[in-house]
Amino acid sequence: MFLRNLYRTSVKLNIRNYSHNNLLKSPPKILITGGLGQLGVECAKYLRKKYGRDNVILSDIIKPTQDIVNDGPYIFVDILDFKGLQKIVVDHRVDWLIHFSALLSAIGEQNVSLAVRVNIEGVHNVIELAKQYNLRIFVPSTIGAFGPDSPRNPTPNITIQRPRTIYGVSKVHAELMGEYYYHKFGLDFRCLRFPGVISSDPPGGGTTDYAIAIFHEVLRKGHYECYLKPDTRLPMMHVKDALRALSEYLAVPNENLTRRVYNVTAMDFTPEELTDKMAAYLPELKITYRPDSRQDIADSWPQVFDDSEARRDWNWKPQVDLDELVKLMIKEVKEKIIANGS
Ligand SMILES: NC(=O)c1ccc[n+]([C@@H]2O[C@H](COP(=O)([O-])OP(=O)(O)OC[C@H]3O[C@@H](n4cnc5c(N)ncnc54)[C@H](O)[C@@H]3O)[C@@H](O)[C@H]2O)c1
Ligand SMILES: C[C@@H](O)[C@H](N)C(=O)O
Repeated sequence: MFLRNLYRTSVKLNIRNYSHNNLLKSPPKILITGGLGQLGVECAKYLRKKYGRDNVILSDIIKPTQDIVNDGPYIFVDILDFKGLQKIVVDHRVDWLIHFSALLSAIGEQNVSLAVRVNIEGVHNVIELAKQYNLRIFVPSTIGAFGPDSPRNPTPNITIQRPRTIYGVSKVHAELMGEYYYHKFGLDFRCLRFPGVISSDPPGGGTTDYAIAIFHEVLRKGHYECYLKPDTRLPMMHVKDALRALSEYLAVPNENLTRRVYNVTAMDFTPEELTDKMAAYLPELKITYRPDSRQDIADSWPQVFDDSEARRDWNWKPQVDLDELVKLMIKEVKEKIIANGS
């Protein structure tokens, strides 16, 4: 009896939300979890311009700055609190969920049990939530979802994965859970595998962070000690392209998609190649190299990422190349340093 009622409610919910999501006349109401990290804050700014300030709700477990509070709705919610998440979705009539809560690759290796909880249990919660309320759900994956057995140059959309970090393992799990829920329940799961995303905001503890830290350190002190070897090639993307990819992909009609998980990228470079480009603006810069445990992670990741399937299916095309990225980062990091007074 209970099961029959549950089934009826779920069918009713699905029918109501199916038509709701497919005939949306007003902008979607979007919830971003883990929203105070490197991507979330910028993502909220980007989507608020497109869908309206109050239609994008940021959430996280950290105390927001006054600027964040002034910019639009912010709600505390722990990704491990399923009921808390349910309440937000119901109270705010959420349509789309963007799930950013995670421990990144380097920090995840330092706290594996927390990474398992946040990255794996957190994904279980949001996927189940999205199924229950028929939300369109975006979960980012990463170049870190590949491992030493994967072809590295280039790394195609479908290939051997078998990552060696808990971060990578949790991302493969997220990709497979999302695809399973899509096939089994028709969940509108969408996932992009991002390369290292570069912005002037502080990164969350990843392996690609050097490509952000180098700008901050060189502009402040003239010197940077890099934890990767000079010839370590990794795929990268400026945050402008990452958010445009996310926003464009979320808006693509389901019938145009041949996959739920797509590689996207914009460029690839080594620390040495990045430094050479920076030297054109900052000829005095000094870079030294002292590889640490992040080198092993980088050595297991793609060097060149093949995003031809995203280009084919929904016309993905990056706009920011390495020259433009260096120009943008020098300008943006300088502005941040001046604004923060240090
Ligand atoms: N930044 C990149 O280069 C990059 C590349 C590929 C994929 N991604 C993915 O994009 C997403 C966002 O990345 P980011 O760089 O903004 O990460 P980040 O580390 O800067 O932000 C993650 C956020 O998750 C929050 N969080 C941690 N535990 C939580 C919990 N229990 N409940 C709720 N929130 C919690 C943190 O407070 C933080 O604000 C992640 O899933 C990451 O794997 C990022
Ligand atoms: C690549 C990405 O997933 C993240 N910046 C990390 O290095 O962990």
